[in-house]
Amino acid sequence: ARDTDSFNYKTYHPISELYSFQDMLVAENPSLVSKIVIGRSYEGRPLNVLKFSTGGSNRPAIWIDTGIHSREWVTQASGTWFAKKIVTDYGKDPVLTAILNKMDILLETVTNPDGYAYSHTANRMWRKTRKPNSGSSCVGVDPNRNWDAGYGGPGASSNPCSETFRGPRAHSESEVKSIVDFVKSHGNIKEFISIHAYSQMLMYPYGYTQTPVKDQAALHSLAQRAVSALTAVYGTRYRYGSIINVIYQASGGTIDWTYNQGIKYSYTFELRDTGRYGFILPANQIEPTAEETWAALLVLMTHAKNN
Ligand SMILES: O=C(CO)C[C@@H](Cc1ccccc1)C(=O)O
Ligand SMILES: [Zn+2]
Repeated sequence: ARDTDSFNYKTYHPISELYSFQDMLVAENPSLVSKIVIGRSYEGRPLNVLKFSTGGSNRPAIWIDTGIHSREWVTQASGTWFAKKIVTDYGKDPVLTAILNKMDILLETVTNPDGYAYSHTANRMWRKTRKPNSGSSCVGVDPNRNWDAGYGGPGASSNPCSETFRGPRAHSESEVKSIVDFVKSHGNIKEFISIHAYSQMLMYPYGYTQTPVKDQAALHSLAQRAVSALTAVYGTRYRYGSIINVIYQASGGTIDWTYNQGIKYSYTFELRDTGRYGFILPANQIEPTAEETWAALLVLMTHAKNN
């Protein structure tokens, strides 16, 4: 595509086209969008964060990541759609405009680039990173088990051949460590949303323990409002609650770490569907999925702005 207007949001794109989309969006909207390279993947690809800001120096920020699990293609596609939606709606939609007049939005659309490239060229079902594991012929670490939160506990594997291999140590993966370092250096992130597919769920911490988070009541009621807004768009039904109660026990997960860093509004989405197509969601569902998810994100972001 020559520009982000002619970019096709109704199809899945190889990684080169997702990177060129990012650069076109920045070039077309230099006063609103900038690109921060927070690190490099194992294979040397840039880890790009799109920063949407209307002023200030270190404003309170909302983080959204998509594609940490590479095979969950509807998430990278939705993140790309969110990026275009933000530049399209700023100054037009009063809800989005109010958010951006007070907060920055930080959006990492291709959070596991090596895995995403591999899922296009070699194995559509690839989930993990692509770093080799010493002493094993199996490649990759599950980047959603590699965070220093309940790390190594039940709900992750110590086997390098497992899809939920936690890695040799917490934050061993550059795709994870780069976010850890960015979150710590930024120091003013108020909300952290990590987007997966599939199962149609909106979840808050914890995954590594049954112990409820201290903010459980607030996170639950906000999740309920966000899900209502999502369902209102196309009728898509979502379950919501803590990770361990809604899906299963999982240790070393992204938002358990961000919550323990003090980011109260930490959430994970599991987008469409519930298993009919699973990870291989037809491209004609990209836009409806992105639209309904955006309605929920506006509720979550508005709440963070006001609290
Ligand atoms: O990949 C999945 C399919 O998106 C399910 C997620 C469920 C989960 C989400 C957040 C934290 C811990 C686990 C996973 O097992 O990591
Ligand atoms: Zn996932």
